[in-house]
Amino acid sequence: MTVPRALTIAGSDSGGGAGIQADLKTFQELGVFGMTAITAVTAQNTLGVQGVYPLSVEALKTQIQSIATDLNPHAIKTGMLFNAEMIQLVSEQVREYNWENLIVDPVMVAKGGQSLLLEEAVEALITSLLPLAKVITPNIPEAEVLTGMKIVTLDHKKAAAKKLHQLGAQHVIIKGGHDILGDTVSDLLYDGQYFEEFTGPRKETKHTHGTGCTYAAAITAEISKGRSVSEAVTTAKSFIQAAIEEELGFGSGHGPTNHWAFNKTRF
Ligand SMILES: Nc1ncnc2c1ncn2[C@@H]1O[C@H](COP(=O)(O)OP(=O)(O)OP(=O)(O)O)[C@@H](O)[C@H]1O
Ligand SMILES: Cc1ncc(CO)c(N)n1
Repeated sequence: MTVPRALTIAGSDSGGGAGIQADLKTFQELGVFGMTAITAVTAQNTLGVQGVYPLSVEALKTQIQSIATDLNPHAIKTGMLFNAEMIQLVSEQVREYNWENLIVDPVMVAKGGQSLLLEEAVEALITSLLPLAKVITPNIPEAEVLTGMKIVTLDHKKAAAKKLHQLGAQHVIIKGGHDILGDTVSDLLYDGQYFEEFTGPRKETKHTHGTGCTYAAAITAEISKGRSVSEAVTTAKSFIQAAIEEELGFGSGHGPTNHWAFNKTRF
């Protein structure tokens, strides 16, 4: 039996709800062996980001090399990439190792508004990494920055998804967590031909730290098993829905989601 293996290239969240920590917990819950290449160490809790300490480009390069030359990940996810040099490096390595199952979560700011990507790095993300992505998973503000379009209606979302596809991403998912408030939350998937909506009930909660990381990690885990993008998003939506609904409730700010919830029948 081949053990599905996934690599996350992202930042460490000391609070455990987002970043590398959310990715590994999600991979594990979905039966996927997780590996990591860390871009930056952040000091974070539910109240915000207290510090950002990027690693050197050399340190990132060697981590990815170590994994690529021995462990053969079946899918690769990127999260917080912090600066243009790291984006450039990751793009070069993705091409060098012929990694086709690349899931790009274009992380820009934390829930509290602190920057996790330098402004000058946005262009590198668009020109170098986006064309290599099998899937890109922006939230609404990220899709607005990447496309320069204002997104309010479903038609706006569709137009932005088309633009991101034209820029080179094979599949685009515009997440609805930041949508104008309604009873439901819808994520829109575009594969260059068809649109598909993934909709669930909106939970009234402040405990949404790391929802985007967890969702993209679940998509990555399912793709590492050979699932189609549409199948992977279906499972990921159920995973994040359970993780938000069964809230853990700790921390005085935006608390983490519950990575056990999807499999709770096991415990
Ligand atoms: N209140 C909510 N209730 C139910 N589902 C939600 C809620 N908020 C977000 N989601 C879902 O969580 C997933 C992540 O969406 P969201 O737009 O919050 O990502 P994000 O802003 O990148 O998250 P973060 O920056 O905190 O990591 C999507 O599948 C979205 O539909
Ligand atoms: C390290 C890290 N990556 C991503 C996010 C976005 O949720 C975060 N808060 N921290």
